Formats: sequence, structure tokens, C-alpha cells
Amino acid sequence: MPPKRKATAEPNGSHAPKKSKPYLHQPHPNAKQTEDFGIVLRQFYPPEMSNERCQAYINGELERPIETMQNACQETADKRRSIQPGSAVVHWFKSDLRLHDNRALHAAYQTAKKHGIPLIGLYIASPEDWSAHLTSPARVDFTLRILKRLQQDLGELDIPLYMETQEKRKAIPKRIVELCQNWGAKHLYANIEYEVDELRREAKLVRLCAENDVNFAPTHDTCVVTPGALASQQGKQYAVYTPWYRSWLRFLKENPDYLEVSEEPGSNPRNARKDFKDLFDCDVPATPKNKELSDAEKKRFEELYPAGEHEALQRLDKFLEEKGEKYEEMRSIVAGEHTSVLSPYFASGALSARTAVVTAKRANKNHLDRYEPGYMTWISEVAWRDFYKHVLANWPFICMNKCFKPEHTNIEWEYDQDLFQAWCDGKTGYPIVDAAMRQLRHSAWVHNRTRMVVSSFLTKDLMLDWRRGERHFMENLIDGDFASNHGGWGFGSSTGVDPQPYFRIFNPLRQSERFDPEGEYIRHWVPELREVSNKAIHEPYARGAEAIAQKNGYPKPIVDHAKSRDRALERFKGALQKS
Ligand SMILES: Cc1cc2nc3c(=O)[nH]c(=O)nc-3n(C[C@H](O)[C@H](O)[C@H](O)COP(=O)(O)OP(=O)(O)OC[C@H]3O[C@@H](n4cnc5c(N)ncnc54)[C@H](O)[C@@H]3O)c2cc1C
Repeated sequence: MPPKRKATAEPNGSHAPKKSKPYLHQPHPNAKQTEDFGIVLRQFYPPEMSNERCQAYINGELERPIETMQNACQETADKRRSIQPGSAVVHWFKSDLRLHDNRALHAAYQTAKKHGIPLIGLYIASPEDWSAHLTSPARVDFTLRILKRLQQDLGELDIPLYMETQEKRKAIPKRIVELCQNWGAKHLYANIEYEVDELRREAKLVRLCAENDVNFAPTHDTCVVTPGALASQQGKQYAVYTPWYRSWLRFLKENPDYLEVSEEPGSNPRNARKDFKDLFDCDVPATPKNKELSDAEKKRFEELYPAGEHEALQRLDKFLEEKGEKYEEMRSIVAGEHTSVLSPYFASGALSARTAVVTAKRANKNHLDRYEPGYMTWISEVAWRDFYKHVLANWPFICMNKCFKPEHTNIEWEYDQDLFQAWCDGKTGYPIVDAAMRQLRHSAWVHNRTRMVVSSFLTKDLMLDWRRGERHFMENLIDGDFASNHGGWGFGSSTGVDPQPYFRIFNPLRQSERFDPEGEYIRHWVPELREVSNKAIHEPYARGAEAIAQKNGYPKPIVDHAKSRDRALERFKGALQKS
């Protein structure tokens, strides 16, 4: 059953356009440094913004991109209502590459069915967006593989999937309108992505469509609960997860339609194959040169992460069946596989978070007929994904290389290229850190616990600017998702929303002993230490395994944890006192 709620992003109210004051356009004093260290990509974006500009967003003096989009929807509402159906309906696929439980696709199919006209699927590959958004080659490859499956699944319903590449991302809105006109389509559907570039693009597209007699207002789908729907007692967006999560659970209890899974589309009318013949045998877009994988990587990722929503749904069932019950107890153990490894499927949209929550709830009841912490803890993890998207929609400047608290940008960071490279290469001399960084290189995925360990290590032990680590993750993860990645880095570096307090600094050795007690994870990823059979594996140079480490060329620790800890405390205290 489709939800009864409104499927489109209707605005909260009319906003007069907010005018920006000239001083708000001044860059941050460190703008040059962040550009030189590869944090701000100047070929795509302006220099790092000032903290004052962030504050203007917080104060509501600048329009948030989500408001820009809502305003576009509101201001075109009358015009959109007057648009009559054409000869097709278009669904634009983006990060929602599935038929199952896809709100906008469902609505598109309903419109097509009501008017007896065909539904057309559209996908536009944007190499410029992939470059600007640092999309990893593994994720691009995964997307293209999923598109192939999606095309087959849609084809079985006589629905074509038209795919093309647009070199210039700015050209996309105009091109979509042109395609709608070519196909005689008067209704366009798509789900909302909450990142800044995407919201601004969609706002533009809403207006352009309305001007050209195409009805388009994007749909909320990717979060279980819509961003903006939960407010604290002061009427504000929560900045702390726990009260936000309580409110999320309460909201779903009071609004059960938000957990109603949308039906898959049915078949197109017979004439679709004849009328849109050319659209059925489209090639999947080619991989851009800067995102190519080697043959070995391609084969490896195909084996590790088979493409498509069928695989995602099977994995979900298998995980809940075999590991759901023990999730709470086992989820932080880094050796073996105790978590779902569904993040690549969530990130590409091959799996809906709603379906995941509904299935876990069902598993909870079916198995035990009572509250079971394993499933509920897993649901609360899926909720973290929602939380970070809610944060992004409310504080959009986090999408522009800024911290949630802008004053944290003033922390005195290091910009040492050699230390950064040692971290990337997994050659820091801290075995748990090195194991995780090598897992990233090999699998394009890392366990959550070790993501926390390496982000803390980069920012507290090496004192390197967290944003360089954030970029490295995006460029390498198959599940790279802006909001979750930024949230994770904010947590690890104590600069984000609901972060780990800066004075609680992870000790890599203790983390290693606690979450990889037998050293299995390290042995797997760091071959130089495989011969170390005892606990010395956590700290080979200090615990009598130096002969093996040295013989196999394993590096000595590049920093002293105790000294680094003191330095980090001083730097954080210094910056926070000044602000
Ligand atoms: C520094 C850092 C960077 C991160 N970058 C990303 C990223 O780019 N993309 C990404 O999807 N996750 C990211 N995470 C969150 C988390 O590490 C991964 O979602 C998780 O490890 C994925 O494994 P899984 O699917 O087995 O998770 P499970 O434990 O099975 O959890 C199920 C799902 O819940 C969601 N989830 C779980 N933990 C978190 C979390 N802390 N924050 C947000 N969502 C969560 C994910 O969608 C995940 O697939 C990051 C965390 C840190 C500390």
C-alpha cells in the first residue's frame, strides 16, 4: 500500500528571498591552506567560506537549499496543477536504483496507469558530479552494474530505461526538460537527495519544468522519516542523536504510514515497446577515465558486492536470519562479518531504509515475540543514517567543507603530506590502523569500529585536518555517502554534531585489544605481522615481536600516542577558549 501522506515536497510556508550581506562572501582566513591541502576543490567550488557565513545560515539569514527547493515547489504549485497528462510519464533515477519500495517511482507508475500511458525510466550519468563529489571508482562501477540489472528488471515490465552521459552537470536540468518534450511527457518524478548541489539543481529543475509545461516536484524517499519532521521542544532540529532517536521512534508509532512499503510498478501498456522502441536497448553509460578500475579490482568488487536490489534483499534477509539476534553483542568485533555490509546497497539506493526497518521489525517479532536488543540496535543504526541526513538538510554548510560548529574550523591542524600518505598506505606502525586502511584499499569498505579508530588517529594522533581524511574516504569507499561520512568524521575528530567529546581520545592500542582480541583482523590485513602468534601483534615493537616486524619491513610507530594526545588536548582547548 502506498502511504496516504503527500508524496511531494510541499513547502513549509512562503519565504521572501533572503539577501546575503557583502561581508558574508569573504572567504575563511585559512582558505588558501585548505585549497593547497586538497580540501576545497576550487575547480568546482568557491574558497572555504567564513564562519560568519555559517552563522548566517544558523540564524536563518541565508536561505537553506532545502528551502530553495520547497519555495520552488510552492511557487509553481498552481501552474503544476493545471498541467494535463501527456503521452508518457518519466521517472528520473538517481540514488534510488530499485523498483521495490521507491516512493517517486511508485507515484510515477500510478500516474501513468491512471492515464493509460507508458512509464519511462531515465538515468543521466554525470562525470562532473562524480568528480566534484569525489565518488569512488568502486561506487561508480557498482552504480553502472546496478543500472544493468535495473534495465533488465524494468524491461520485463515493458518499461524502458533510457541512459545517457552529460559531460557538463549544469546542462542536466535543461536536458531533462528537452527529453520530456521529445517523449511528450508532462509528468516527471524523482526522489530528493539532500546534498546542496542536488537540492539547488532540483529547485532549478522544478521551475524550468513548470515554465515548459512539465509537472515536477521531487518526493521524499531516502529517509524513513522526512528531514524537518522532527523538532526539539524548542522547535529546532536536534543536534544530539539520543533524543532525536526517541522522537524518531515516537513519530513512526504515531505515523505508521511512513513505514508502509511502496509497491513495485506493474507493466507498461503494450504500445510502450512500439512507441518507445529506441529507448529499450540503451547502453549503460561508459566509465569515465578518472573512475576506471583495474580488471582485478573489477572482478573483486563484483564478487564482494554483487549488483542489484535482489541481492540487497537477499542479504538483508540472510543477515537478519543469521546475525540479527546477536548484532548488539557482536557488532564491534572487527574480525569476521558480524554486521550486514548493506551500506553499499543503501548508498546506491538498491535498498530502501524503510524496507530494512520494516523487515527488521518483523524479524524481531517472528523470532522471539518480544523486544530483542539485536534487531532494535540494528534499527537504531539504520536510524543514524536518517539522523545525519536530517542534520545535513538543516545545516547545509557542512556540505561545504565546514564543521557543524564553525568555530572548530579554527583548531590548529597539521598539513603534513608524508604523515597523511603513511596513514593512507596503512604504514603508521599502529597495526589496527594499518589493518583498517588496507581493508579500505582492498575492499572499498571498512568496519564501523575501525572507521572510528582511523578517523580518530588521523585527527588526534596525527593532528591532520579531518577534512582530508573525509575526502580520502569518499574517494575510496563503495558506500561513500556524504551525510554519513561527514557525520562519522565529525564524530571521530570531535568537530561534528553529537561528536565524541574532544578529551575522550581513542587509544589505538586499547581499541585493538578490545575489538580484535586475538589479532585476527590485523593478521588478515597486515601480512608483515602474520607470524606474530600472540598479543604482541597489537604493539609489535614494544612487546617483543620487533624481530618479526623488522624482518618483514613493518614500520615503527610514526608518532607517540601519549605525546600526540597531549598536543591534541592543547589544540582543542586553545581553539575553544578563543571562540
Ligand atoms: C569516519 C566514518 C566514516 C563513515 N562513512 C560512511 C559512509 O561514507 N557511508 C556510510 O554508509 N556509512 C559511513 N559510516 C557509518 C558506518 O561506518 C557504516 O554505515 C557501516 O560501517 C556500514 O556497515 P554495515 O552496512 O555492515 O552496517 P550495519 O552495522 O549492518 O548497519 C546497518 C546500516 O545502518 C547504517 N549505519 C550504521 N552505522 C551508521 C553510522 N554510524 N552512521 C550512519 N549510518 C550508519 C548504514 O546504512 C548501515 O549499512 C562512517 C562512519 C565513520 C566513523
